[in-house]
Amino acid sequence: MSYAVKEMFLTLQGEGVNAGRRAVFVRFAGCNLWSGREQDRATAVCRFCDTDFVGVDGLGGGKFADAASLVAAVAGFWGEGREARFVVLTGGEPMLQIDDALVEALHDAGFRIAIETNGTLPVHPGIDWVCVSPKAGSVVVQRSGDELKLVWPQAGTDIAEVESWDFANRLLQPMDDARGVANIEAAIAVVMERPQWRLSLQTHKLLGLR
Ligand SMILES: C[S@@+](CC[C@H](N)C(=O)[O-])C[C@H]1O[C@@H](n2cnc3c(N)ncnc32)[C@H](O)[C@@H]1O
Ligand SMILES: Nc1nc2[nH]cc(C(=O)O)c2c(=O)[nH]1
Ligand code: SF4
Ligand SMILES: [Mg+2]
Repeated sequence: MSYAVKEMFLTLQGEGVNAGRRAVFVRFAGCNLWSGREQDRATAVCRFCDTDFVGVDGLGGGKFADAASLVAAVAGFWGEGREARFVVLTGGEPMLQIDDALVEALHDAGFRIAIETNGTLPVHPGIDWVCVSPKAGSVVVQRSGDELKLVWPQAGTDIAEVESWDFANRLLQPMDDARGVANIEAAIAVVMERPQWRLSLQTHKLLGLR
């Protein structure tokens, strides 16, 4: 299979339990909860997305003919050394494109594989770190994993229901929108009420990293 990748870059994971970890990010093009076009945002299932995932024209992006060529690019961004190789597959919605061949080729190259997914598709069983970020109004089928990262506040989310899912870590991530610090305060208030949850900040934005 071929893969459509918006962009690829080496940075620190900015969010969640792995925040601060050196990682190659692969941002797949396309999502099943929003077209990515601004004129469709108001009617999309997911309306708060902070990311451009349309097309393959970003830095390090492109159309990759097969898993081998995509993994060669990932390894090129990582550079020398096989110690602690870590790749984050995101998007857009990465589960629209991830397949056996890609997971196998990344593992053969020595990478631990993390995913950032909206959970509407079952995650590939070979993935080593599963982060699910549920979206109100969607049906989440992937209800287990390493990390549940709920963007907050989200009208229409029943936090008690989401809390019952089988995740090793539960994080609330303040929504980055015009409400600014009010969303951070709202997330902190929930964490103070429900200690099963922790705060996740988008540290790459605070630091000016990609
Ligand atoms: C751009 S999404 C791509 C992966 C996948 N489609 C998903 O939604 O999990 C990556 C992460 O950014 C989060 N995110 C997107 N827009 C955000 C915003 N405005 N504020 C905070 N987090 C946001 C998502 O919930 C997800 O955890
Ligand atoms: N540094 C950095 N960390 C991230 N964690 C999740 C991201 C994403 O967009 O999926 C992201 C991102 O875009 N950049
Ligand atoms: S599901 Fe993820 S990529 Fe898709 S629009 Fe929402 S935040 Fe963006
Ligand atoms: Mg991001």
